[in-house]
Order: sequence, then C-alpha cells, then structure tokens
Amino acid sequence: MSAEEDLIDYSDEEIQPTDGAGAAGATATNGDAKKGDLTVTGAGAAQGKGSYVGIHSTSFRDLLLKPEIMKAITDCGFEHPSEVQQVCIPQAIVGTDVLCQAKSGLGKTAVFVISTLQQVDIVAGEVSVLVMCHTRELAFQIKNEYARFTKYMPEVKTAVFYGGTDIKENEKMLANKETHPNIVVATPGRLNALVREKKLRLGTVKFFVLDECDKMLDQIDMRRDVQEIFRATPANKQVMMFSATLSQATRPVCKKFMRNPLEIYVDDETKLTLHGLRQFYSKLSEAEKNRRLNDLLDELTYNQVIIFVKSTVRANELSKLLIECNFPATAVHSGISQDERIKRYQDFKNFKHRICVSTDVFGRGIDIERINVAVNYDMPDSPANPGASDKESLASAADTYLHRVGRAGRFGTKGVAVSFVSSERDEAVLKAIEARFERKIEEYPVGGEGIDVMGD
Ligand SMILES: Nc1ncnc2c1ncn2[C@@H]1O[C@H](COP(=O)(O)OP(=O)(O)OP(=O)(O)O)[C@@H](O)[C@H]1O
Repeated sequence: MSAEEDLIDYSDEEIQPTDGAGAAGATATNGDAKKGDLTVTGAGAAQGKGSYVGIHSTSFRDLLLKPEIMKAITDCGFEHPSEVQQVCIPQAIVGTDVLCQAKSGLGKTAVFVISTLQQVDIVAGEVSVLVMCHTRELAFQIKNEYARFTKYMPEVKTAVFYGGTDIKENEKMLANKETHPNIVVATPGRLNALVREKKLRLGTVKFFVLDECDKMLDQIDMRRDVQEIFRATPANKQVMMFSATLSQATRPVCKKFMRNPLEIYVDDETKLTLHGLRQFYSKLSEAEKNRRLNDLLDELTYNQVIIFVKSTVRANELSKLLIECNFPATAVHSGISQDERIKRYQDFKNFKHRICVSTDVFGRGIDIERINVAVNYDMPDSPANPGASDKESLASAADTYLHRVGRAGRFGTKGVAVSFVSSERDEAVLKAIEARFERKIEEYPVGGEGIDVMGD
C-alpha cells in the first residue's frame, strides 16, 4: 500500500460531533474572511459580520483567558496578540480544530500553548496534551514555552521526549504518578517507541498538536510515526497544526486528521517574507566563501548570526575555522551527542556564542531573538522526497530558504539574510525563490555599504 493510500481516514462513525473537544468547530458557520495577510476559512470563519476585524480583539484581556495564563503573558512581556494569535486563539479555546499557516516568527507557538492550557483539565498520571515536532531542539524549546506559560499553574507537569537520550529515564518518569506528565512534547520516533512499549498511554489525550506539520507529514517515515501515534489517541480530541509553509498538496493531507477545521492560509506567497528582513545574495566561487564570510562578519554589526551549511562535516570545519579566526562560534548538527546539542543550543540562546554554524537542524522553528543575520553559506537544495521532480525540489528549496532566513527578523525586528551563490544550481534556486515570493533579492553591496542590521 502506498503512503498516500495509507493515510488516516476517519470513518463516519468517528466524525460524529460530541460534547467535548471539536464540538464547537462542528457547529460553527462556514465561510471566508480576511485578516491582514491571512485568509481564514472553515469553522467559524464568517461568524458575526463575516470578518474577523471587530469580532476579535486586539488585547489579550479580551480573549478572556484564565488569570494564571494572563499573568504569565504579562511576565513574558507580550503586550498585544499578533495577527495569527488574534485569529486563532478565540476559535482554538472553544475546541475548534485549527490548520494554520502564518509567517515565521509571529507567535504560532503561543497559539497552541495558550489554547491548550486554557482548556486543559489536569488529571494526575494522565497525558492530556500531545505536541509533536520534527527536531529535538524544537521539542525542547516548545517544552520551555509551556514552562513559561505554566508559571502560575503549578499542577501542570510538562515533559519532553526525544531520541538520543536514555529511554529508561523517560520510562521512569512515566511509571511514577508523581512525575507523570500531563503535557508531552516529543519527536515522533521516541514517542512511538514509548507508545509501542506501552510505557506511555495516549488514551486520555484531548489535544493533539503538530508543529512544522508540513515537514512532519511530507516526510514519509515521519508521517508513518505520526499516523501510528494519532491512531493511539482517542477519536474525540482537538487537532491543531502549524507551519509557515503549507502547500496546496499538503493541506488535504493535514485535513485528513481534522474535523471541520478553522483554516488559516497566507495564500499570497509574497506575503510570506518578513517585513523587517533585507535579503541579499553574493556570487562567488566555492573557494571564496570563507574569505567572504570573514569579511561579512567584520562588516555587519550583528547581535547573533546563524550560518547554514549543507552537511555536518562542513558545520564542524567551518565553526573550527571561525574559532581559529577568533570569531565566537559554535556548531549544532546531528553529528554530535544529544546532550551536547542541547547544551550548545542553550549556550547560543543564552548569548554565550554570537555565531552558530548549523545544518537544517536549526532551519525551522528555532527561536533565538537576538539573531539578526542569517547566512546561507550553502544554498538550500533538499528534495522533499527521493525522486522528486526538479520543480518539486526547487519548491522545497524555496520553503527551506524561507524558514532559514526567518530565523532573523523575528516578531517585527530588523534582520539581514545573505545567500552565497556559487553554482548554476544555486542560481536556479535563487531564481525560484525570487519568482515564488515575487521579491528581487539584491546583490550584497561591497563592504556591506548601507546595510543597517541593528535597531528594532
Ligand atoms: N504577542 C506577542 N508579543 C510579543 N512577542 C511575542 C508574542 N507572541 C510571540 N512572541 C515572541 O515572538 C517570537 C516568535 O514566536 P514563535 O517562535 O512562536 O514564532 P513562529 O510563528 O512559531 O515561527 P516559526 O514559523 O519560525 O516557527 C518568540 O520569541 C515569542 O516569544
């Protein structure tokens, strides 16, 4: 059976609306509405006068959240909900399934963290919320977001499970009611191992979240794990999925897991690029890359820089070289031990290093607010699936590009992205990016002349 045929399909019996999670979505009116860059369709989209403007608030207070969540939001320094938060949270907190595309760095994480915490009823020894994502560092980061938002909800226990760590430790935590989590954030491989071994029971899950959902469902291996885990959860639950990139082909795949979802898309791809981000390319030969990088790091006044390369070997070599040249660099990739990876992620986040060389491990989701420069030392060019057509692999490269450069200029801040173009293929990828986002990427000026990276 092909992976497509093997997709989750709800039986009629399973899609009956019930009183619990999902019921609000099933009864809501359908229609389309616009809110800024977002097109909203599906459950509840056209409630009221058919537009979100006016029916949804611009203050967190208007969302009528629990006081303990409101206090945490204030502590986080969040003043107003972002557009995606304004659109999603009011629907999500009444149990509606959500399929949400919104551009990088505008607060999709808080949508599901706040919405699940608002609804969750804590039962000791039971998992209520399950969040999955594609990398271990992202899982770790999301777990920390739950920690921030549960500061005043001491009864809520959150755990993170991912591969490369001692599974016995996870099992020990799950075997003890005192330490058993209510919220689990995980990568699919480790989660599946715990479920198969019956160390983790998912029969009590009421909220099922996929972050970077296109990545998780486009990759066949990951999709299989996700499906297996999904099948281990009850039919009656709220499902929410998020990504900055959601192709027309991926949307129906996501919707197979959902019931009458609120759908939010950025249908005009030109609106996916970040306002504060200036994008440049630099044409050069492979041999010139190190020299150019060196110059660039001397020229630009940066807070923190992320440099993307195409292999773990190149990440190691380049970070070594940068350190030899006295640049405060580190490297994060899949070739180092998991504990060390997390330690380096934390050190970078805590500003112990100013420069991080990484593979695509850090390409999506990772939120380090001081990063204001992103460099594609190697252009992205990763086929979505083995055997993908040239058109598909260029589309996938453009997706990867968008996520990578979205590590800079987050939440409305200024940022700069510079891509090294050293081959015909790189040029083709650059052209595909320009065409897709209808944006002319400028040539990096000599000496970085006129580029102002700092400021809000
Ligand atoms: N309402 C808000 N006010 C201020 N800051 C916010 C608000 N919501 C989120 N943030 C901050 O914005 C940053 C980006 O948020 P987040 O990582 O959730 O983005 P994202 O949409 O998931 O991006 P990506 O697509 O890259 O994963 C985080 O540091 C987060 O704390």
